[in-house]
Amino acid sequence: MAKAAIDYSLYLVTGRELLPAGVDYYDSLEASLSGGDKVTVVQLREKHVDTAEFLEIAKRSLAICDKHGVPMLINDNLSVALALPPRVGLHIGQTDLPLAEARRLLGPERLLGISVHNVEQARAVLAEGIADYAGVGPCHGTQSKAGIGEKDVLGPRGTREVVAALASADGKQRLPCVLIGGLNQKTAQRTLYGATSEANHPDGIAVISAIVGRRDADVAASELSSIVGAFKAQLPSDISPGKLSLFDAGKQWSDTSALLKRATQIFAAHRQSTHGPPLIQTLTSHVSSTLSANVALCFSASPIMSHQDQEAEDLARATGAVVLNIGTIGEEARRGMKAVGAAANRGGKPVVLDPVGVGASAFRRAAVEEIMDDTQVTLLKGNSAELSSIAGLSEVTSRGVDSGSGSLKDPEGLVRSLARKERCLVLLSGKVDYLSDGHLVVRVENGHELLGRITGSGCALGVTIAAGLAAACNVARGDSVKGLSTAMVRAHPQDLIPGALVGILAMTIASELAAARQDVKGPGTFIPALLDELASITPETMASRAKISVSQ
Ligand SMILES: Nc1ncnc2c1ncn2[C@@H]1O[C@H](COP(=O)(O)OP(=O)(O)OP(=O)(O)O)[C@@H](O)[C@H]1O
Ligand SMILES: Cc1ncsc1CCO
Repeated sequence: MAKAAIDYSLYLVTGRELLPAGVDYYDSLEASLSGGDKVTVVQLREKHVDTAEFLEIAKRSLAICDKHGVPMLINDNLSVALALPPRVGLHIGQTDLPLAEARRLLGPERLLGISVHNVEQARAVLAEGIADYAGVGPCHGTQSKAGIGEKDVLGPRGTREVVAALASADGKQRLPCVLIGGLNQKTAQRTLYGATSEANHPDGIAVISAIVGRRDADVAASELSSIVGAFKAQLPSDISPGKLSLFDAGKQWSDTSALLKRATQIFAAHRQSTHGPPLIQTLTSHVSSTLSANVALCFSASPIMSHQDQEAEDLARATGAVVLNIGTIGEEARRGMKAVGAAANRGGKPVVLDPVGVGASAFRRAAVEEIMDDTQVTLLKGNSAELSSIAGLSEVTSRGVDSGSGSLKDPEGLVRSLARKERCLVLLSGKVDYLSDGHLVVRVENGHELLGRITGSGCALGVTIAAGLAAACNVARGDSVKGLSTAMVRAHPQDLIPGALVGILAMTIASELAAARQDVKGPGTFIPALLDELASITPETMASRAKISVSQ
């Protein structure tokens, strides 16, 4: 088989020790290779048998792979590979035979793959130009590699850096790669998407227990194959470095009036409740919970404030969008966010992350890191201290949940670069709100300083934004999936910006209307007035009072 023709989409690593009781290894292998959507590459991994037995297993396995036209490689045992025909390849680890030595002994024809665990190893393998592909991992903790410490696990965002280092550079050709470590039907979509950047993308996933551990290996293979297929179908055809525009949600919104018109349309459909009020599942602080629930109701949405991981899957069927707010996060909410975020991603529902007070403690930073690894966030919102902390800047610091003193030198640059890095929309809240998709920045100058004088206004803003995103998804419902960003949110990606804007404008304009009322004397009387104004604001008022501008 010509090397150029290798399809790395679904790479099976065998693990006989993981077979369910009574399942025959060869039957399982045959099943995983049968049918339309199936395993595309097989690597034989035998850690506990002698070379003679390994060779016997390999010969029988090769006959099955040959029957299905699927290439086979041997893990780490050069003599077994050499004893088999040249169409059989070899996969080595970092501590096995050196790459150059392996190639010299194997000859130029055989497929040769190597595991890489960090950016330095990836760069070195690319520079050597000897391997045919790299296995990148461990992406998650796994059963099959006992002893992997948490610190060795890359996570989707760490994986992205390693994959990016395999893009063509210094005259070296891009090296194909497969992700490995903890990939299964639940983690594959998030990991593939998370490992993709403007520089590069993975070519497939390597799995062991997600296929080998199942009695229905054929069904398992076809589930995984369709996840990889859906991911690949959304990749742009041009993957040359710097050209891969992955989150171009809002390219068409450089025209401010067109953007406002679309936001107003989405808001009108939302108010008419054409699709029923969207259910906004909100995991938030006990400080902001009641205000946020009331804000959702006033804004034609239906709130549910549940932290329970046990009901995440059930609720995900009904939710329109979710808000993950770490305001008073504890262990239960941490587990809940993991389950809710993953379920929302699988269902293509928008996820808003509010990293309240993230700069204030190591515990909060770790919680946010964990959420962003587990879940592909649709919109990340924060005040200047929170976003500075996530971006690793020290310009604005905070001792608690409120913005600290100091202001950002380049707020537009911050939201743009964070959006590109995290592949999501980013909103910086404050006197002026900045919303970016990584390309354009929308400045919103509406709002009133009384919003900054009540607790939980930022948290409640997360809820109106989630409702706006859910409304955008409802408007787009039934339309075909377009663009890579829709891998996580099944809506027209370009509608995510006006959808988020609906939530921002509703809250900030309602605050202006409330503050102008005769009965509002200060923060205390402002809160009920804000709820009333949010309940009555119309698309026409939104369109006439919006103070927005767009910069590219
Ligand atoms: N001085 C201000 N003038 C106008 N609008 C403001 C002002 N301060 C805050 N806002 C508005 O209030 C909303 C909440 O933003 P803020 O940055 O206060 O959130 P936050 O710090 O996360 O709040 P909290 O932690 O209390 O929930 C935003 O929509 C923002 O536009
Ligand atoms: C005051 C406070 N403490 C934790 S969360 C919260 C609400 C503002 O986010």
